[in-house]
Amino acid sequence: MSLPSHVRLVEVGPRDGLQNEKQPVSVADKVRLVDGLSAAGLGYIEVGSFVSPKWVPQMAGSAEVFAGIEQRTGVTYAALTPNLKGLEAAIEAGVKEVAVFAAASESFSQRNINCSIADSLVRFEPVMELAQQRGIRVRGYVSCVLGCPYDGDVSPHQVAAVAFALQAMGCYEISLGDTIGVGTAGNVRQLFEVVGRDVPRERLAGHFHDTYGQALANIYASLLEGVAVFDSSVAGLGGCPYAKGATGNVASEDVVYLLDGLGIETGVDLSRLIEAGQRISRTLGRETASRVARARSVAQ
Ligand SMILES: CC(C)(COP(=O)([O-])OP(=O)([O-])OC[C@H]1O[C@@H](n2cnc3c(N)ncnc32)[C@H](O)[C@@H]1OP(=O)([O-])[O-])[C@@H](O)C(=O)NCCC(=O)NCCSC(=O)C[C@@](C)(O)CC(=O)[O-]
Repeated sequence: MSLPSHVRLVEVGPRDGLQNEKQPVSVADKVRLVDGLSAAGLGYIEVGSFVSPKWVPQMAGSAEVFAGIEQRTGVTYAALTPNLKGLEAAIEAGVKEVAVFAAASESFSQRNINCSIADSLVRFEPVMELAQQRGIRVRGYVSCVLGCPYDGDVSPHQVAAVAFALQAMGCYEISLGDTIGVGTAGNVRQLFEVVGRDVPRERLAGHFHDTYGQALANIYASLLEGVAVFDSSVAGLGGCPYAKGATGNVASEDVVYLLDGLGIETGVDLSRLIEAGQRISRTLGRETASRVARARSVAQ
C-alpha cells in the first residue's frame, strides 16, 4: 500500500499529557500551551476533559481553559466526556467536538470509568443522542488495544467489537489506544488488519504511548495499513492515571519530523511546535521527552 500524502494529527498534550501531572498546572499555562499549539499549525487540539474532578483533578479547570483560549478558525478544540453530565458541562463551556472513551479490557474499563465495557456503551447512548441534537461531532477511543496493565493480552477481535460498537452508535472516528505502549510494528499491523474488517481504515486513528520506545515504528506500521490520523502529545507529555508506569504519548515533534521526512504533509511548523513543547517543559520544570526537540536544542 502506498503512503498517504497527508496525515491529520490530533494533539492530545493538553489533555492526555497534563491529566497525569502530579504538580498543579495553572489555567494560564494550559491556555498558553493550547494557543502555542494552534499557532504551530495543529488543526485539532484536545483541550481538556469534563470528568469527575475526584478521579482526574488536573482536568478540573477545563471550562476555564476553553474560555481563555484563542479559538482560531479551522482548528477543532475538543474535550473528553465520559457521560451525559460531562457532555452537558462541555456544551455549557461552548465545546463543539467531544470524545467518548471505552476500553477493550474489562479491568481497565472498571478502573478508568468505573463500569464494565457493556455498561460504558449504554452510558454513551444518551451522550450520542444529545450530541447529535446539538450538532456536536463525537470521536471514540478504545484503550488497551495491544495490552492491558491488569488483564495482559488483549485480542484484536475484542478491540474490533468495541470499535464497531462505537462506530455503530455514531462516532465518526475511532482512535485505537496502545495505552501502555507495549505494541510492536507486527501486532499493530495485525490489529488494523482485524479491526479494518469491521471499521473502514479511513475512520480509524492510532494513539501510541511510547513506553517501550516503539511508537514511531508503530505509526509507520499503521501508515502501511492505510491509517492517516494519529494522536500525539507535544514534548511527549503524559501517561495515564489508570495505567501505572505508562509513559506519555509519542512526542508530536518526533511524529512531525518522521512525516516531514516521508514527504507527508501535516500543516505543522516543526520549529514553532518545538517552541511550544520547550515552553511547557520549562513550566513543568523538566526536559522535553521529544528526541527531536532535544537534538535541535543541542544543535543550536
Ligand atoms: C466516568 C466517571 C465520572 C464515573 O465515576 P462514578 O463515580 O461511577 O460516577 P457517578 O455517576 O456515580 O458519580 C459520582 C460523582 O462524580 C460526579 N460526576 C459524574 N460524572 C461527572 C462528570 N462528567 N464531571 C464531573 N463530575 C462528575 C457525580 O456528580 C458524583 O459527584 P458527588 O455526588 O459524589 O459529589 C469517573 O470514573 C471518571 O470521571 N472517570 C474519568 C477517568 C479519566 O478521565 N481517565 C483518563 C482519560 S481516558 C485515557 O486517558 C485513555 C485515552 C483516551 O487517552 C486513550 C488511551 O491512551 O488509552
